[in-house]
Amino acid sequence: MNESSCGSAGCGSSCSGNSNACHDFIEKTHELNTIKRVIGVVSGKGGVGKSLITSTLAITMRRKGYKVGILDADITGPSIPKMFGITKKAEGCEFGIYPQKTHNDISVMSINLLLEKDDSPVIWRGPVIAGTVKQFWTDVIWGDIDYLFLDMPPGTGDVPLTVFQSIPLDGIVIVTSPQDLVSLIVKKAYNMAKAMNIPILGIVENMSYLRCPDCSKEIKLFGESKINSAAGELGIKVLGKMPIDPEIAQLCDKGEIEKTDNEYLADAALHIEKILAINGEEKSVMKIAVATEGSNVSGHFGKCENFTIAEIENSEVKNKVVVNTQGNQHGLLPAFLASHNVSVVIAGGMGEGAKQNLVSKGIEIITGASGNIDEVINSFLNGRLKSSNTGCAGHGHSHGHGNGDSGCNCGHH
Ligand SMILES: Nc1ncnc2c1ncn2[C@@H]1O[C@H](COP(=O)(O)OP(=O)(O)OP(=O)(O)O)[C@@H](O)[C@H]1O
Repeated sequence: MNESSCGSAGCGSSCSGNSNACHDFIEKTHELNTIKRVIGVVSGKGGVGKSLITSTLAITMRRKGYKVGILDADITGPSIPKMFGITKKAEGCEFGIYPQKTHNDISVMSINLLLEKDDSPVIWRGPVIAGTVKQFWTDVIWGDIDYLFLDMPPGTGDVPLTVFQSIPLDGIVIVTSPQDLVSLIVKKAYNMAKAMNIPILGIVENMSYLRCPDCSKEIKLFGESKINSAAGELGIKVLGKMPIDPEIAQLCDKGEIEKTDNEYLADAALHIEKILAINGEEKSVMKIAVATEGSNVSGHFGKCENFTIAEIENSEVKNKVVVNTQGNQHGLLPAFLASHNVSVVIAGGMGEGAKQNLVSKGIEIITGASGNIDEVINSFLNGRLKSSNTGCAGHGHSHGHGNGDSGCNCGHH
């Protein structure tokens, strides 16, 4: 669970890395809970089958042997208990509320487990709804959970915003459908997550196609999917595509969704498992900052306006943000980067003073890099860029500086 005060849902776009300015609204989960990873499943609008995707991801992870929970945060349209055929109500004691279990031991909490009648409408205002979701996090005794999936309220309004701020999400999956104005809707969800500093794990397209029962041909009911281009534009991964599957619809209606043996989201689950690995080990996380000029590495560490800060988890770029140096003089930049928990800095050139300052803060330095930021980050991850903390860097990039700012005394390679 991402509990850094400035990370995940900590403080959103108002956070400039200055911890004093950072308001932390994150709530603590119940003291009896150990929840390792929290994944929000969101959609830019309702009716795209978000709950089905949440359930399918949860089932797939459970089959891999993980302890899984589903927090149904879709208070006004809760459909999780019905899909799993849960009819018993949640029970409470003086310590908190217990979730119900599905046949395959997935823990579920939903407003429908508290309402006397399943079909009672929830006519509550936003703050009450958001407060209920928070309580599902603070007052429910989930116990030990490896992956908790949050079926988020649809849209990008007040309620999802409060949930983003209150529950420490490790990442979100965006669900869309082909008939959406895909790029617009996805962009809304994307921008919201970005503003809140929540990593986007990828997009799942529901109702992608229908397979003809006679000839097995894929019928694109809503026309050609635009998901690949929308995802490409935003630089996010397409995790999977789920067809309209009449068997799934029937199982949902019968409350037997766990009987499905489809593998539509197997790759999506694998990706989540890789990015948010638990397996008893700590995630290997690090942040690298690349002095940035447009989409290229800046030649001058001390003069760059922005840093691209990439969060690397288990050797993959998990998140990337461009952070303005806010006019910090080069003497202050090392402290600025240290406050962002950066452990490696990549630049074209760097003065001796800055180098020493960074080294004293335990930050590794790579100078002599040039060209496209993503390519340079990949070279670093592939071990093709070497540290220049001591002596000459063994990198293969040419120097693009010449302003006297660079203290790198490597020759061209
Ligand atoms: N890919 C699919 N194949 C078959 N049936 C589907 C599919 N996606 C959704 N459905 C059907 O639609 C019903 C409603 O799905 P779900 O509850 O996930 O979405 P929703 O409530 O319409 O939207 P959202 O959860 O996005 O607000 C499911 O119970 C299922 O019967």
